[in-house]
Amino acid sequence: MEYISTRGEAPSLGFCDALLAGLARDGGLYLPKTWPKLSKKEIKALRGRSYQEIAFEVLYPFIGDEIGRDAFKAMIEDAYGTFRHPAVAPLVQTGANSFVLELFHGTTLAFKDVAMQLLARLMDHVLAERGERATIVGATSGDTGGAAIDAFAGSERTDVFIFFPHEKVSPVQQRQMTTHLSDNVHAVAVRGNFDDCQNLVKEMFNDAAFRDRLKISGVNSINWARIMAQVVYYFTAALSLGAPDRKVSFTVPTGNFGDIFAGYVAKQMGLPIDRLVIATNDNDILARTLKTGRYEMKGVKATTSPSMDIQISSNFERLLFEAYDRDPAAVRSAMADLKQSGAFDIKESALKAMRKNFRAGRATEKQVAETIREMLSKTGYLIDPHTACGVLVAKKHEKANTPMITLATAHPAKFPAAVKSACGIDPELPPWLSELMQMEERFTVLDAELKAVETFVGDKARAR
Ligand SMILES: Cc1ncc(COP(=O)(O)O)c(C=O)c1O
Ligand SMILES: N[C@@H](CCOP(=O)(O)O)C(=O)O
Repeated sequence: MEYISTRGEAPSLGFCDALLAGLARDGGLYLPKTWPKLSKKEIKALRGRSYQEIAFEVLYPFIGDEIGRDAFKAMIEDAYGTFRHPAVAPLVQTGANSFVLELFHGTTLAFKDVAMQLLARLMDHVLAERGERATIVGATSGDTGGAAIDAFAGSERTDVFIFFPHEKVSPVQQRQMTTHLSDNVHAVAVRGNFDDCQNLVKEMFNDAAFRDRLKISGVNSINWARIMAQVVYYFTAALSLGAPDRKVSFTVPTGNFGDIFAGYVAKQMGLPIDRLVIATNDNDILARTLKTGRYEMKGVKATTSPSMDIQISSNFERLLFEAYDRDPAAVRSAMADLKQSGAFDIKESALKAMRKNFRAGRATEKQVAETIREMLSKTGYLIDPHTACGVLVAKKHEKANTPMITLATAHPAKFPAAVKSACGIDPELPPWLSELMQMEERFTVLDAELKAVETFVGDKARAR
């Protein structure tokens, strides 16, 4: 499989090189040159099979023969062996035609574990085969960081630096990043917001000398392998509700557009998905864009779903590339406008292509709290604020006879204050995290300045 950049000015790469590259050298994002397809018959044959078996069949076409089948199967078994639910991502029915896909049974209680556990094993495998080390830099609004630190802690071949917005993540999220003792992981609180953290990470990638010296790699969803691993649960969920003989719809709480883009990929591969619904919180840049055709930054507001407090939505670039019929010049021009003026306009034909695949809606803070309360009183099921954004928006896009699946992206215990204030229940952390809030923290606070950040990383990283 060949991977190309959305900006068309970086060399195309094979899977393993794209995996280690993270961001393309022209600032773009890698994606496959063509979408691998599964026929209806092939999809049907996945029915009744385990998450791990489906993962192999869905993901191996993206890897080609760069990694042996048995080695990849072993990575999948190992990665999903860390999950606390035998189904990995179970479906829960919450209404006549409504379902919630629980993606929080991994070690750090958010959907990020699904991809990160596999990504860590893939990277270690490729680095070991090549006898190399890497310096991983990542930005987080709360969940990617914990998942990455957990998945890579103790890895012999990587040093991991995670940048999170100082005082803007939940206490549980922060401690999942700051209480690890492994020498190869570093949590850094940045005086700024998530977009500042993400910009710093992209600037480190774009500093060619720094990137080459420290062998910089990334674990955010700019890395194609993150998106790829997230495609699997669209298949498992749809299959258990009758696909490919029946269409299903998905609503996805969205920030960086990675998770929902994985749904788009599943659809390109042949999974019969009817609606893909983007759910945002008050930071509704994606919902506004779909409505108006103008992507326009207006500042970020802190909400009870902090992981979605994002306005530079990285993977929207992958969608732009697709919507412009894979014209990299159109993507370059949009990204240049965004950098220069904080906005860009989408051509009518591209907007039409986007609207064909996606719908969108927003949940206000008041609606998020009401949705948590209502779900609990009607079904006895407790949801976190991110999932609540999804559940609220899903309701507006449900269609008779088509199951609507909302992705439950985090466990309610990650956001106890918001959940308690909404419904009075203080969700408990699972037993393996029961000591988390008493453990000693270890992190560094830095200004949102490239020089300070590069100096910090340069002093601590061991890859040369
Ligand atoms: C709990 C939770 N829900 C939803 C999202 C949004 O996912 P994405 O950024 O892939 O759109 C995130 C962070 O990314 C998250 O941590
Ligand atoms: N919400 C994310 C933000 C980073 O997203 P990613 O999917 O690009 O890693 C988080 O929780 O960190």
